[in-house]
Order: sequence, then structure tokens, then C-alpha cells
Amino acid sequence: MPTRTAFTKAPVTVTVTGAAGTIGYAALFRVAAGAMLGHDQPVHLRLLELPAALGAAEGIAMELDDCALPQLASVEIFDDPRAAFDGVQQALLIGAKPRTKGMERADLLSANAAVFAEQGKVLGEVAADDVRITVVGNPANTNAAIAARHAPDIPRSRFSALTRLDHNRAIAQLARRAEVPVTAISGVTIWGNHSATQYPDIFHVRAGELSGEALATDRAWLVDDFIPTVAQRGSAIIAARGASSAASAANGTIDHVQDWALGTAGDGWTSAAIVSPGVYGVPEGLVCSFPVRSDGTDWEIVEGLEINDFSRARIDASVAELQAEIAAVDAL
Ligand SMILES: NC(=O)C1=CN([C@@H]2O[C@H](COP(=O)(O)OP(=O)(O)OC[C@H]3O[C@@H](n4cnc5c(N)ncnc54)[C@H](O)[C@@H]3O)[C@@H](O)[C@H]2O)C=CC1
Ligand SMILES: O=C([O-])CC(=O)C(=O)O
Repeated sequence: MPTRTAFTKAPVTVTVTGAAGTIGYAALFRVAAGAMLGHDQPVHLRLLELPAALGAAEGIAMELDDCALPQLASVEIFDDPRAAFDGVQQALLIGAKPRTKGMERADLLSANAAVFAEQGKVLGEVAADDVRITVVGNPANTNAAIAARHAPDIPRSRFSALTRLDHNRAIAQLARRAEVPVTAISGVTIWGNHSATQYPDIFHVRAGELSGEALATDRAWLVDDFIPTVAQRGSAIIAARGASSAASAANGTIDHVQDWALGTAGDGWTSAAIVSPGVYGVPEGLVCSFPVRSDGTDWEIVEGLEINDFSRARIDASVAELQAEIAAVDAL
């Protein structure tokens, strides 16, 4: 593949599905400019789209060219997953139907399940040995579980689904509540499904001088304000914007892959949905959001956090929803 960068590192091959969609458009220019894998890391960008959107993808490729980005080694456009995923190292699976007003994300299951089954199978056949897969298309957790099931030769640890947007939403709400900068917030965890049942846990949070325990003593704020604001933020954005979150979703995707590939800083943690090894009472095999850190290779679940009764009930409810989604897929 021709390369047009002057960097010493070999380019990383990144395939973005749904590249001409709204999240794709918001993500591609930042990925191409080094915001995801580092400013010293060139990338080969592969844009995968449905045939009807190939024209739009061509236009985006022209715009990428016009940025004259030094990190951008090449841009290619595909409508064939096998060609787009051949040798892929970072697969961003964004391409899927978004929900509209009045729908829950799980309503997309039947529309999107087949896409993730097919893409999982093809990834298993042609992706690079070090591939890492980030599912954004909804319902993201279960789509990731479907893709993983269809790629038995890819280690389970290489599959993930995005809950970083929820994590970032929780940080923003906490910073506002505690009147501290977002950089003063640590110890947030999103547990469970990327859905209205997700549980944003603040019991291990530091918010400047305040602890999450102290913030949680105002149960009315926690139960009636904080948790629903975070968990239903996607619906609030659809109601306000008439379309689902795009720039913030692209930003969350970039944060997620950056932490996974380059490592999480310090002794803090972030949230990502990964295949459960059977910890924290989450059955093995479910793609569930956990507190995680990365050494730049694999996500590692932060173990040993105390889970109180308040948290346990909410984690269990979200896990039950994940189990129901998998059962619905099995029935399809
Ligand atoms: N996990 C998360 O935090 C979030 C997930 N989402 C989800 O991300 C997905 C994409 O959202 P948007 O970009 O807003 O939607 P969009 O409708 O603007 O774009 C989706 C794009 O994917 C393409 N596409 C559909 N099926 C494809 C396939 N099989 N292969 C390749 N491309 C395909 C379409 O042609 C379209 O260009 C939706 O499922 C949405 O619900 C959205 C926000 C946050
Ligand atoms: O709510 C939606 O459908 C889009 C999404 O996943 C989010 O914004 O979290």
C-alpha cells in the first residue's frame, strides 16, 4: 500500500464502518489527525460504507485529502467488508441504524444483528493478529457479543463496546454538581448495558475535595437527577437535536481507543464494555461495562471495588437486560 508520511512508525490500519454517517464524519478527521493513536502515529484509513453511501464516502475522502494531514498515510473506500477488514488492526464498527424518537436501543437489535454477525465472521477470517474491535453501533453491547460469537479465532479480549460516552457524560454532570473542573473527577464507573438501565456508580468517586459517598448522601439528587440524566442523555439529545448524539459519540470512541491502545494514565480507571470473565456477579460471556484500565495492550478489569446494596441492585438490573437481549438474538 503506498504511504505518504514521513514518520518512522509503521502506519496502523484503521477501518471505520458507517464512515459517511454522522458519527463517522465527526470521527474521521480527528483519527486522521492523530487524536486517537498519537500524533507520531501514521494511519491507513479504510472507509466501509453501504453501496448507496459510496458517493458520500468519496466526498469525505476528498476532504481528508484537502486537510493535508501528515499522519494520514492513505485513504481507501470499500463496500466489501472482506476487503475493508483485510489486515485491519483497529476496527471501529459504527455503521448501523440509529434509533429515532420513541425507540429504545434494543429496538435496533433485529435490524443490526445480522450486520454484526457478518462483520464478526469476516473479521475472524481476515483481520490482523493484533486486531482490536470497538463496537459503537447500537445496541452496542449485544452487537459486540454477536460479533465475538462469530469470530471464534479472535481472542475475546479484543472485542469491546462503547460506554465511554456514558462515562464522559457522568464526569461532566459530577463536575457541574461539585463545582470542580472535569479534570478533578476520578473513580466513575459505568456498569452494565449502554442503555437506559446502565448504572453510573459514584460510590468510588473523587470530585476535588468531595467524595462520591458524600455526594450520594443526597439520595434525591442521585436517584432522581444524576442517574437518569446520565442514563437517558441519548434520548434527551434525540429529543433536542432530532438526531442521535454524533460528535460526543465520536469523541467517546476516540477516547476509548486511545486509552486502550496507548494505556490509561496513572492509577485511575475508565469504563468500557468488554466480555465478562465472570467477575462482579456478571455471567461469563456477556459484553458488560466495567471499570477498566489498559497497559496499552489489553483492557484489565479493576477488581476488588466494594459494591453496596444500592449499586448491586442496579448492576443486576442492567445485567438482566443484557441477558434478555442475548436471549432475543438467540430467538431471531
Ligand atoms: N455506543 C454509543 O455510545 C453510541 C452509539 N450510537 C450508534 O451508532 C450508530 C451510528 O450512528 P450515526 O452515525 O448517527 O448513524 P447514521 O445513520 O448517520 O450513519 C450510519 C452509517 O452507517 C452506514 N451503514 C449502515 N449499515 C452499514 C453496514 N452494514 N456496513 C457499513 N456501513 C453501514 C450507513 O450507510 C450510514 O452512512 C447507530 O447505531 C447509533 O445508534 C450513537 C451514539 C452513541
Ligand atoms: O441514544 C442513542 O440512540 C444514541 C446513543 O447511543 C447515545 O447517545 O448514547
